[in-house]
Amino acid sequence: MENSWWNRALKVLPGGVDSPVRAFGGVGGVPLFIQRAQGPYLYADDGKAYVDFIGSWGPMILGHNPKEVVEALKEQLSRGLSFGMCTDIEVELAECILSKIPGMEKIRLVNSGTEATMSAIRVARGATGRHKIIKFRGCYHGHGDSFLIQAGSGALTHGTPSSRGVTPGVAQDTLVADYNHLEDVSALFDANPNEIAAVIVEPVAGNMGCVPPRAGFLEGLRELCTKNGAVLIFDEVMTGFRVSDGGAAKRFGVLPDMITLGKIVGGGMPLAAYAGKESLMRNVSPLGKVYQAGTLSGNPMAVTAGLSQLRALFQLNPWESLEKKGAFLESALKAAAASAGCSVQINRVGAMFTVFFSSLPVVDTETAMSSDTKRFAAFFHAMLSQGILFPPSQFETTFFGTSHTEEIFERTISAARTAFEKAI
Ligand SMILES: Cc1ncc(COP(=O)(O)O)c(C=O)c1O
Ligand SMILES: N[C@H](C=O)CCC(=O)O
Repeated sequence: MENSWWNRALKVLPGGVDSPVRAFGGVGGVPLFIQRAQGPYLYADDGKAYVDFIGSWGPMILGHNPKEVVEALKEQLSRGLSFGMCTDIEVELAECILSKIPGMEKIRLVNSGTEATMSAIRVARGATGRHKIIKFRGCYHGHGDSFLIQAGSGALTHGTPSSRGVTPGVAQDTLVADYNHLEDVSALFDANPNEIAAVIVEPVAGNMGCVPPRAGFLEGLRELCTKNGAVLIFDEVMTGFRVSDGGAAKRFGVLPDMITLGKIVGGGMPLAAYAGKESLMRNVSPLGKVYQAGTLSGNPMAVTAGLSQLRALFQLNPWESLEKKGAFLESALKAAAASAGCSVQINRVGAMFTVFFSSLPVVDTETAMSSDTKRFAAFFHAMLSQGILFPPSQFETTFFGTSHTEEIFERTISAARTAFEKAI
């Protein structure tokens, strides 16, 4: 044990990890160390195969190592890893994404969702000449300073929703509203006339667990932003190409001014993007005065992974079938919990869902936080011991994709029957 990978990791990486949510802090125990992955399975160094309901936190909608992506990457590998110059494939990826996301006219490729959201608010600030932004409690937009105020994801799991190291000067420009509470947003606009550059929102919240927008919430944000001259940014890093072929904007029929993308658009490689209307994106350097750059931006390997995954995805057109599979899984899990006498709420939008160990409907951060994290941990470990890996925190979203077959769902449901009994 002394020389286990986990012990070695603890000596050299803060908390043993390179991203907090991997540390199993919300559920206890030792994290898995993964050696390889294929389709819906992760193969760990304990010699076991786990059905993966994390999917690298969202990107792996076609399962691990889809042949289209692997073949394309092999081909690109033989040509070179990074050129730091323009490529035809980055143009193809930009065209491909813009043709699918309603209302977006120009796009810039970056390396992470964090970069995408930081850049999007810089553009909004540059374009409006205003400083303040509104974000929602429990939403996560990466680890840019402006967003680590009442943030979700690992920040919520590890009890540090507002990070140390963010200066009061930065923090004062981030105003916080409750998700699904339009009246909060309206009050913030009233209290800060002509000062708010942007409202940034996860159109389906996924970083306090999965919380869908209430009917009228996104529409209301659209109206308030238009009325007050603020830029509406949908952070679709999680929802982009997951909840529909045009993301949440298309699924809910509400057009933001800008969107951010990540995860699926990178096919498992570090790639993300921000996009917007021409009138906003013309502010981005070298056209305009908002500076944003990146040594590896548009990296050919990452672009190849993203483009080949997106092309395979559009060819397959799986969204209707993912919706049906999701509805089946949701109702089977609800039935399993009920027959075990285990009180849960299951929130789901398409192929993203969360089982909340709560007796109250979960509609915002307060209700998400009312979940019993001890019961969640018992459920998580009971599933893990049966070879099923759910995200190791109550406040993360569970993902599935096209490689999760009916047989895998049956196995998952049967494991959940036992797991719910251990989580009463
Ligand atoms: C909605 C959302 N926005 C932004 C991010 C940040 O992306 P990244 O982790 O690639 O920096 C994430 C996930 O981490 C996310 O879920
Ligand atoms: N919830 C996060 C992003 O969606 C999980 C990924 C991470 O921060 O490691």
